[in-house]
Amino acid sequence: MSTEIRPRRSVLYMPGANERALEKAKTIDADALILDLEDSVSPDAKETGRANVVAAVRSGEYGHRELAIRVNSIGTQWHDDDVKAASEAGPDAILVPKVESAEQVLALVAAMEAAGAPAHTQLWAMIETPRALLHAEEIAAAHERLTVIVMGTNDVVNETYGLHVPGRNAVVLTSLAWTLLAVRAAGKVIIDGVYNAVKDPEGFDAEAKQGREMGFDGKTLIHPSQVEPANVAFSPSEDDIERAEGMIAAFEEAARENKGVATFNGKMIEELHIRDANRILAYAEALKNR
Ligand SMILES: CC(C)(COP(=O)(O)OP(=O)(O)OC[C@H]1O[C@@H](n2cnc3c(N)ncnc32)[C@H](O)[C@@H]1OP(=O)(O)O)[C@@H](O)C(=O)NCCC(=O)NCCSC(=O)C[C@H](O)C(=O)O
Ligand SMILES: [Mg+2]
Repeated sequence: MSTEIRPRRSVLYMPGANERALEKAKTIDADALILDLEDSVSPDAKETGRANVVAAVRSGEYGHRELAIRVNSIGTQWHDDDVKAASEAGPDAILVPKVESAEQVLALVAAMEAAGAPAHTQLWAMIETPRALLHAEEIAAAHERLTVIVMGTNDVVNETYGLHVPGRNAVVLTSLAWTLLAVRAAGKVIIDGVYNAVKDPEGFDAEAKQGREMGFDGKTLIHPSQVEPANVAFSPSEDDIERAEGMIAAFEEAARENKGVATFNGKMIEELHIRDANRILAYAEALKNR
């Protein structure tokens, strides 16, 4: 597992065929951008979209933002050409939707290598179908080049014939929790799904908070207005930082008295809480130095 802290609080999708959005993204404070060739690009715009996203990656004009190209899914008429073009362009990552097995992960890594993808280009995979959910553990652990799992909650709802409801339905929550366990067991990164109602900031905040509480590293987004709220939701707050520092100080004092347990603000703290406190401080430091 890599020890580098790479914030992925806000991961903004944009249609690869929308040149205005690709241009605008150069000034949006998202941690990562997903240049999409799949669902947001109509069949007759797939070739234009592919040329646009390759040019965007090659432009080198996106600063600190991590760049991923989302290719069309395995088995579609565009998939092979997308993977080849994306591998040659060398973004930070190639995101493959609807991955369903470890074998597919291995085949994708082989296709990237055959197309000459540079070493820095990671594989990201989406988990968004029932079959993928049932194979989440083997997918997440299939290869070290696969570093990030992205949830596709629209497809989960679609494929299970469910409904989008505030707070998310039980199947979506189960899918999120289940995949999060699989990804953490593999020591990798997991990003929550999108919130479709672009004009509902309160609903977005509630869903981002829910994702943060579950342990997601960040949220995928569909509109620039969702970036700042996601950055806030997935950053340690001033209170979090103060609490982490207080816990470390209290634990150090207890350790000087040869105690392995202490209290801070009336709550028990042990070594494991200090690991979490250190993780929060390291993350806050990484954000400051970004
Ligand atoms: C959702 C949208 C179609 C809304 O578009 P629109 O009504 O045009 O938005 P605005 O007029 O409010 O836009 C204001 C300006 O911001 C730019 N913009 C809009 N969206 C983006 C974006 N995503 N990235 C960058 N810039 C963006 C507009 O160009 C305007 O700029 P300007 O004119 O200069 O002021 C639209 O937001 C959109 O297309 N969003 C992305 C949709 C997308 O990528 N969908 C696919 C990914 S989601 C998915 O597939 C889910 C997953 O697989 C699952 O299963 O869940
Ligand atoms: Mg999807």
